[in-house]
Amino acid sequence: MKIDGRHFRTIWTNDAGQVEIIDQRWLPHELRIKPLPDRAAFATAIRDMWVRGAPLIGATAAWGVAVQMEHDPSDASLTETWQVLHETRPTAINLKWALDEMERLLRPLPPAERAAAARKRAAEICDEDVEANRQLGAHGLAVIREIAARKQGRVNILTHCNAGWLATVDWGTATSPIYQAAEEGIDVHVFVDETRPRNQGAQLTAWELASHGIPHALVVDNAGGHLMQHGEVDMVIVGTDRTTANGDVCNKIGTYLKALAAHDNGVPFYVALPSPTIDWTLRDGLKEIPIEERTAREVTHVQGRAPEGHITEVQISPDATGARNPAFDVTPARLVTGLITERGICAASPEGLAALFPERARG
Ligand SMILES: CSC[C@@H](O)[C@@H](O)C(=O)COP(=O)(O)O
Repeated sequence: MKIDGRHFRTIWTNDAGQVEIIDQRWLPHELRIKPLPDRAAFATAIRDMWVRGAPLIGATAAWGVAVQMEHDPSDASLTETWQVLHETRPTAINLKWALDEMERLLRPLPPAERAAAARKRAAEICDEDVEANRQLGAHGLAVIREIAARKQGRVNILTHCNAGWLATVDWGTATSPIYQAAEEGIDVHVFVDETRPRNQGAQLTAWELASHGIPHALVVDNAGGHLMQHGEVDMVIVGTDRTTANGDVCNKIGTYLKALAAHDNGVPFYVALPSPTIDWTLRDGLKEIPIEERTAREVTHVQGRAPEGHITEVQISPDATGARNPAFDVTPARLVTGLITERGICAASPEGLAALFPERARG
């Protein structure tokens, strides 16, 4: 998507072949581009959330393997790289998906051929993510179009966290239908949950939408239920870090509460995802998906721009107060109206997913 009119992806290779990313820790106030020269830099970038969002974590890991193969293409290096990158963040299944893709391709090859093959596949994984998100956006657009026609007016969409282009290679998941609706001339307006503790909504989603001229309003995380009770939300669209084969949806902490409020108020609750986000091995999201626990500091402190212009962090709780920081929660399939994928929209159920992905459901 665009920054100041110039097209960007979130990860790319520069003229010298080096991988570069947008370092998202400084948005919306500063656009910083960072090269990732070696495996350690890739691991840090994922763990410390210079890049984040399930599809982008996967794409970054794929490039991490490719760069490491240029330094050392041995079997031992391939094994160690899978492990080092896999342990960076536990919840988004796209990370394991991408590492498994690279492993499956590279392991049978002679080491001398691995670097070139890895580079090619990492670039393909990025392109595939862009195309899947473009396609799922077209399917989600049909839902927005239908609401707009029925309502004969502005469509109000609530979203949580950042499932925008910054969370993917391009387009975003939850935002792809929104961008495509706006392009088509539909009057869309987005309620952006701030998404404590790291405020991906306030810092990233709001920035993206502002850059593309999409009308939006930032709301505190607790406002969604109230807005729904007063008929101000026509639909919810969120992304996901891992969706099970039975349609349970794991996403940023607080998503479950939005799904409950949507259910109670008859507001459609959609989840947009490219298929690498489906974990076909799991059936019970609540029991089986590992939930990342992040540092308490993300809860006790908040980052923002000081009046003097520099980015700073302030403490909001007493010194003696500790915190818990589960980063994701699971929304049971029964609360999900539909899963918007690159192959179409399906029910959040084993049957719904199997109908769209018969080759995977059989496995
Ligand atoms: C298209 S992104 C879907 C999810 O990855 C997104 O909603 C989310 O929860 C991101 O969490 P983050 O902790 O910022 O990586």
